[in-house]
Order: sequence, then C-alpha cells, then structure tokens
Amino acid sequence: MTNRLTIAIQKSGRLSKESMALLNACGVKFSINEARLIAHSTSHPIDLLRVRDDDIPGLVMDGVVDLGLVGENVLEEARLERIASDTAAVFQPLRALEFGQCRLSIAVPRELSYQSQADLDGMRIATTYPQLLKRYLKDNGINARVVMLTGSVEVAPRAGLADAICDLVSTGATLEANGLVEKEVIFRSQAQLIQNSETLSDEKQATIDQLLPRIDGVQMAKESKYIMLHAPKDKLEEVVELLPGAETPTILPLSHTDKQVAVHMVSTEKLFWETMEDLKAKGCSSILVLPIEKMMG
Ligand SMILES: Nc1ncnc2c1ncn2[C@@H]1O[C@H](COP(=O)(O)OP(=O)(O)OP(=O)(O)O)[C@@H](O)[C@H]1O
Ligand SMILES: O=P(O)(O)OC[C@H]1O[C@H](OP(=O)(O)OP(=O)(O)O)[C@H](O)[C@@H]1O
Ligand SMILES: [Mg+2]
Repeated sequence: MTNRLTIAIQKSGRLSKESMALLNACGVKFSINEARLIAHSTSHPIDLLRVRDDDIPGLVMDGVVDLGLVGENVLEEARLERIASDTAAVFQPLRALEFGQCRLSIAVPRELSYQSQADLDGMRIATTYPQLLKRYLKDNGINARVVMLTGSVEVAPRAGLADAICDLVSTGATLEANGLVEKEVIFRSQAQLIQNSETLSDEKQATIDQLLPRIDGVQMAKESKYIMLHAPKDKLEEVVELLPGAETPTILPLSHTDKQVAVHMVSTEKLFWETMEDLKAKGCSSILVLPIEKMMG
C-alpha cells in the first residue's frame, strides 16, 4: 500500500478552481494533465483524484481516497442516500472551507400564488437532491411529489415536468432568468474537507498534520488585513477602537513629529470604506490596508 495521501477533488466545475487554489496556497504543487484522472504532487506525498463531485463522498466513505473536498449539499445528500439504502455512511469532517457557498431552495414560477409552505402540498417538485428535499418535506409535514432530475432542473416547470423546483441558488440569476421565485431555503452549503473514518498510516497522518494548519493559515489570512496608519497620539484609544477585530497594535514613533504615531496592526475582519472615513475624521492619515498572504500563530 502506498503511503501517498490521496485527495479527491472536483475535476471540472464550481469547486475545481478554488480547490486547486487552496492546495497551491498551502504549498502543495501539482502539474495537472487535463486528460488524466490522477495528478501527483511534485512537492508532497499527495495524489489528487479528479472526479465528478457526486462521487467524492462515496470515495471517501469507502476508503478509496483518504480525503475529499466537496460541497456540503452533495455530502449530506450522499449520506442520507446511504442511510436509506443501509450502507455505511461515516466520515470525519475536517474543515469547513470558505468557498462554494450556496443554498438549496424551493422556487416556484413567478405567476403562481404562494403564501406559505402549506401551498407546496400536492405539488410535484423537481430536484437533483431528492434526499434533502424528502427530509425537508417530512420534517414540515408537507405532502408533495419529488421528481428526480439530474440536470436543467430550472426548466422543469416550463417543460410541464413539475410545479416547483428545489435547486442550488447563489446570486439568484438562474432563477430570475427562468421566471422562478425563491420561496424556502432548505439547506445552506459551503465546501468541506472530509476524511475517511479509518486510522491512517503514520506517514499519511503526518502529511495531514502539516496540511491542516496550512489550510487554517490560508483561510485566516484571506479574512485578515495588515493595517498601517498615522494616528494623532491623543486619539489613539479611539482610533484602535474603530479597527475591527484588531489584535494588540504596534505603536511606533514618527521621526518628523511627536504629535502623531504610526499604528500597525493585523485586523481579522473586513475593513469597510466607512471605517477608513471615520479614521480620517479622527485625524488619521496615510491609511494603508494590505492583504496578508499567509499566517501562522
Ligand atoms: N452558484 C453557485 N455558487 C456557489 N457554489 C455553487 C454554486 N452552484 C453550485 N455550487 C457548489 O459547487 C458544487 C459543484 O457545482 P457544479 O455546478 O460544478 O456541479 P456539477 O455540475 O454537479 O459538477 P460535476 O460535473 O462534478 O458533477 C455544488 O455541489 C455546490 O456545492
Ligand atoms: O443563483 P446562481 O448564481 O444563478 O447560481 C445557481 C446555479 O449555479 C449552479 O449551476 P452551474 O452554473 O454551476 O451550472 P450547472 O449546474 O448547469 O453545471 C446551480 O445548479 C444553479 O443552476
Ligand atoms: Mg455533480
């Protein structure tokens, strides 16, 4: 058995670019041949398996790969599907990742009058996520028919295949373009890193132990900014208070004046233009907000 860690990621789709970008940012390098299913890392004992996202939960749960990077919607659907068919459905969630954010929602044609959930009673609802939809219907005591479609769910009402749909929504542009209106959000999702539930070899575990803090570092850095500014000495406390999620600032003297000091700090939250304007109003100048590439505690 090889001691190279295997990770399944989506070959081509909404999660592919960011999955690769995350691994790259962690220093894991690959040379991808688009035609190949497997890609070997040139920097780490890691092999990538590039597959359809629907296959990722099963590959991890069955131990075909060690880790998988997949949307929680696909993961939960697969877990419920396996439970329904008495198949083992265990895995270890490792990290929620900050991409692939979307929601699974029920939408109805614009012209349909819809007051409440109860209006779904008796409807045919088209979806690619029958398990998640059935769970929602059961939990809410709704008696509707689930129509399973593997793609183009948004055209089902127009095609006369269903009265409503249950599909992924992000900006809402797809619904809008198809004359549909979002009515009920039934599941919120983002990408997740998951691991097979069996204990791994020491070598593979060591690779994961190196990878996880790097993922945390990349995710933390994404949110964080390095802020530099000149602040009036007598307003220092108020200035620091304005900065969101700021850790202890570094205060440095300025050579040309003793009325102002330089303030350097890492802010772990987004800094809005409004805050910059408030800082300026307090007498701050030379305000710089810089992105941070990597972080380690
Ligand atoms: N509009 C969106 N915005 C953000 N994330 C999304 C969006 N649509 C889907 N996702 C997330 O990305 C995952 C993959 O979406 P994609 O549309 O690429 O899937 P697919 O067509 O099923 O791909 P595959 O060919 O791999 O089966 C979804 O399961 C979901 O977690
Ligand atoms: O609310 P929106 O921002 O419009 O996003 C929602 C759409 O995005 C996804 O499809 P995708 O574009 O990935 O294409 P596919 O499902 O047809 O592959 C999803 O299946 C929806 O159709
Ligand atoms: Mg898919």
